[in-house]
Amino acid sequence: MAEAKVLSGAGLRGQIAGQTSLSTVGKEGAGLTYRGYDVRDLADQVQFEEVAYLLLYGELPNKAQLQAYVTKLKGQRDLPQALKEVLERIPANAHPMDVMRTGCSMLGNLEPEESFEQQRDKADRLLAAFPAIMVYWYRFSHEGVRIDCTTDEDTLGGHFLALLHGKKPSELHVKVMNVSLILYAEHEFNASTFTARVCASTLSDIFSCVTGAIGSLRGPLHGGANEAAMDMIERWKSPEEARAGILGMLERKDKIMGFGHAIYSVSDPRNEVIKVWAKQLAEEVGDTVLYPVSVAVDETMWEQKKLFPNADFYHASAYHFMGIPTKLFTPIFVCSRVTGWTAHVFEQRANNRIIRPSAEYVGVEQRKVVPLAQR
Ligand SMILES: CC(=O)SCCNC(=O)CCNC(=O)[C@H](O)C(C)(C)COP(=O)(O)OP(=O)(O)OC[C@H]1O[C@@H](n2cnc3c(N)ncnc32)[C@H](O)[C@@H]1OP(=O)(O)O
Ligand SMILES: O=C([O-])CC(=O)C(=O)O
Repeated sequence: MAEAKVLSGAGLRGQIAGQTSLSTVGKEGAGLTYRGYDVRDLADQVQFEEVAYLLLYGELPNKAQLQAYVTKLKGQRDLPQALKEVLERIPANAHPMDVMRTGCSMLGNLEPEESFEQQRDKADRLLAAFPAIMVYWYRFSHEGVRIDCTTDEDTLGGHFLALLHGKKPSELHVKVMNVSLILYAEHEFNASTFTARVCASTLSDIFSCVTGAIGSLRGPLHGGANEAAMDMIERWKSPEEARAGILGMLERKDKIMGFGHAIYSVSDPRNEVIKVWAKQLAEEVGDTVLYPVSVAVDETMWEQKKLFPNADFYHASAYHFMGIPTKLFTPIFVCSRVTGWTAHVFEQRANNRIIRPSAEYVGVEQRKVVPLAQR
């Protein structure tokens, strides 16, 4: 039995930086709940739009509320022409998270949040528009196609796949996207959410909060790990090669992307869910390499370091099996986490004091300025 994780030291680890009623992370071992619901039950039983509603409006919707919410989101998927023109100017070799950041910021110029009373509508608008922001840029810059940003798909995951592949997605793929978006929706005071809350605490607008959060999510120690994990596992052609590769990386003290967690000590509850779907997708596409390689990495990491896969690791192969380009992995995280970020912005605004911690000064003692000519 692994010991409980020591939550202290650098990185503000273990320090209570505020209150939330949105989620609990790692309480009593390995759990994750959204407003009291186990994330595994949500992933099993509801659709992502219900989770978005739960986070943004406070309770799971009833049938009529869900229908109205889905209709609202579907009606807000298209992008203003000025935003499409900006996206067309971003080069194909740009980082897609930079595209998301610019897309969010530009939307904030075109449709600004003029008062906090608009916060829910602005959150819904971002949620509805992000798949098109990502895919409009991707397909224009990579395929020279100007896509129609609207689809008939009811779910955000189905809508994203339809925009990306230009055809109706399979039921299985819609289901997996739904599960994935639920798993990524909310996670307490992670780095990107904390960024959003710091920004909100200055009474800034919601687009600034989300734009900043995207910048924090971009890094490989946070959301960027799903992409980095994919780059790593596709290098290996067999479980044996993967095992040898991991041993070499550990020897060199490399970080293995998609493993470990700042809060969880023995497992990430989201991993067991997405791992099952990654396996099912592997069977669907007849994969005999990537999934076995992923399992070999997983087993070697536990055996060598007692480190476990976090939410990102099996997302890499799951997305790959659905034909999603690796560079779009982290932007999908944005499409989901925007619910958690904006719900935290509402919460911060409802009980706000500017977030302003203190620093321990470790610089030189006070001294006199030497005139330029004498330096
Ligand atoms: C959805 C998400 O954002 S989940 C996180 C996604 N990020 C990743 O997958 C990146 C890889 N993982 C990591 O870098 C880290 O595990 C983090 C950033 C997630 C957490 O960082 P920390 O809380 O500082 O890690 P922690 O204190 O548990 O590290 C303990 C030891 O394990 C090592 N370790 C932790 N994760 C890894 C890893 N993935 N690979 C190799 N070694 C690791 C650390 O280097 C540290 O070793 P040391 O004591 O010799 O310095
Ligand atoms: O909580 C964290 O530090 C990172 C994480 O897993 C998430 O944001 O989903």
